[in-house]
Amino acid sequence: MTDPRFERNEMMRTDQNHNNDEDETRYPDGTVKLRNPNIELMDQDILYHLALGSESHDLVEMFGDVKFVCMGGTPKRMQDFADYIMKEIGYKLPTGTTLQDISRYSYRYSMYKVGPVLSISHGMGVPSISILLHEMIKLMYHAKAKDPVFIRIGTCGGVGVDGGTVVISDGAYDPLLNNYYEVPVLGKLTSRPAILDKKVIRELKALADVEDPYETVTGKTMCTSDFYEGQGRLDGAFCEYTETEKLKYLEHLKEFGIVNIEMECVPFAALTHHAGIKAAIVCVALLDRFNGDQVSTPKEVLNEWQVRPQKLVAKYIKRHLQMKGKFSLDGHGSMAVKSPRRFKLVQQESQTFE
Ligand SMILES: O=P(O)(O)O[C@@H]1C[C@H](O)[C@@H](CO)O1
Ligand SMILES: O=c1cc[nH]c(=O)[nH]1
Repeated sequence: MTDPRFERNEMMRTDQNHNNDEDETRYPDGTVKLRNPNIELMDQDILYHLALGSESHDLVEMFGDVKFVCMGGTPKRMQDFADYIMKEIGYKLPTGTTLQDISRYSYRYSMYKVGPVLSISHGMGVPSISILLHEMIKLMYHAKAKDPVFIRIGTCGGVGVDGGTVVISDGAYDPLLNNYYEVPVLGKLTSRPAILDKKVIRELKALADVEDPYETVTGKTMCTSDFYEGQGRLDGAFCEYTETEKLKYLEHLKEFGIVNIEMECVPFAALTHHAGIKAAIVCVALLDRFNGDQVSTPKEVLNEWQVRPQKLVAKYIKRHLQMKGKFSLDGHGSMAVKSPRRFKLVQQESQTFE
């Protein structure tokens, strides 16, 4: 017999499986169009959790040149990434200045801007990243940023992959192995497909160095709303299943193609896709969940592992700046074109991504 609660839920579901029509999410010049007609009618849009506003700040001047929005759980990781990408792309801050946390007065998220790169923390879990995504997508709209790419730089638990392995997600699944994001809106479940950009994934994979002393793999990622029971751990405050049941569950995930578990991929993939923004996720596994649950690797080793996704994403960013013939940046974020010969070479190299 059908469970009446299930029938009710089905009746109350709105599926948004439409293809992403570019007209709905892009202006002809590539700037981000919002799927919300209310915003342009508002006198001012306060991006409360970023401590920014469309009237209080000149968002076009501040963020109009953004091409890459990188997100990760912790403020420290994203500050480190900002410092790292600054060196990698040769960006120079104006003399006498240091990198500032642009969102420091929100006391929620930390955001750093290094020329065309934004590096911002998203906190832990679905609600935290979804609030940030709403505001970051609106920020890109207000700033008139053209074709920004969003990349999550994270950590995860491996499913059959060793600690230290870098995982590029090629699918985002919830714990019931659905690849859509379900969120109650006005009392109805709204369902949005969680889709990452295939081309960005391919490019990232192609940039992994075979000489690296660790593996970089692609695979499906599962998103949970809890670190302990939600991920089948035996070491939470509660546990009402056996180790055998846990291992059977992990085997089931592995057979489905899940290679890692984290807590943000589904809303990240779904909200970026709904906004017509290309997105990818690169995480480092902190352990293989078949071998345990506790994150017991020494801090120094974990710190080195966390740099691995950053290196790959930095390569991607550098490659794209080079493809545009833009890889010398001054403190104001303007980019100078290097020699035409170098530009030609880089263009040829980049064809391997097509
Ligand atoms: O980006 P991070 O490393 O924060 O992502 C994962 C998923 C959770 O937010 C958190 C749990 O430890 O790590
Ligand atoms: O096991 C892990 C490790 C990091 N993040 C998670 O969500 N799970």
